Amino acid sequence: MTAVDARPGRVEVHGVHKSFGAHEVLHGVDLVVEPGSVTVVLGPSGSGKSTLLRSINHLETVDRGYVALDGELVGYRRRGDVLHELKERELLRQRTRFGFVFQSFNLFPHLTALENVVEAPVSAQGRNRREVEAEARELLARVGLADKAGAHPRQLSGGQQQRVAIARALAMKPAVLLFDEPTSALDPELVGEVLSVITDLARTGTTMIVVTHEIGFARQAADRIVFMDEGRIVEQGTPAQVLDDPQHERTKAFLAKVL
Ligand SMILES: Nc1ncnc2c1ncn2[C@@H]1O[C@H](COP(=O)(O)OP(=O)(O)OP(=O)(O)O)[C@@H](O)[C@H]1O
Repeated sequence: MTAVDARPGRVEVHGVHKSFGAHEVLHGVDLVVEPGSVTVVLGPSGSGKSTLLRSINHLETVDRGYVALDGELVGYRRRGDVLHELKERELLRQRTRFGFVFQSFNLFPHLTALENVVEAPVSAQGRNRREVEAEARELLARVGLADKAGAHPRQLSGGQQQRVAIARALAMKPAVLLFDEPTSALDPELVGEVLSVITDLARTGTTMIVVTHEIGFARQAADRIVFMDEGRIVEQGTPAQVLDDPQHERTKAFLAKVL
């Protein structure tokens, strides 16, 4: 295995294969995400985008290849030439370096917005509750929800719930934020408010990998666009390169449908 770079928030995906049963979904994916950069993953339904994202923080165990974060293998420890899967506690510690924002916001219904944001840093990272609460209020303000700290999820719109979920992910001070179709469960009129929060974050130099079908967002926020098709990255580059001058037939066909 080659040595890996060790800058903060650098993700390296190397030769990753992943199958579900006999169905290989990722066929040897290589990807490097530089710290502070925003990578948007586009591609048709079923091309393996979510599986790639979930493989990056070891929600899926890959069959071959590896993922590294800041030079540290994700999900494994190396002893000599042998890889050992991390024990649950080590894996949880490592996973807190990734913030994950899902389609469905997955907030605890019995906790307020503030309590949802505070929960993980206190329980998983053992941080001081009062200190985390002060930070959580700032984060809620940052996503435009300063006045909703005491609200329960059922009192919030889908867009507001997703913004709480983003604040919750940020509260862990992750090295990398992963977004899996963060707006696809929202009513159309609520999509813009969530995308604008993510676009603002992108401008602050947060390392992000965003799986989305929102091409306008990709153009505005991405440093790099990665286009996946049938379990492979077939093309990647700047938004201008991939969206305005695609080279691969599959990218051209996909963009012709969605643009
Ligand atoms: N847990 C699983 N068990 C079995 N098959 C799975 C599982 N997760 C994903 N797949 C299959 O892997 C393939 C890729 O799925 P994936 O969700 O990664 O694609 P995607 O590009 O994110 O699609 P979409 O845009 O529709 O979300 C699909 O054929 C899907 O059915």
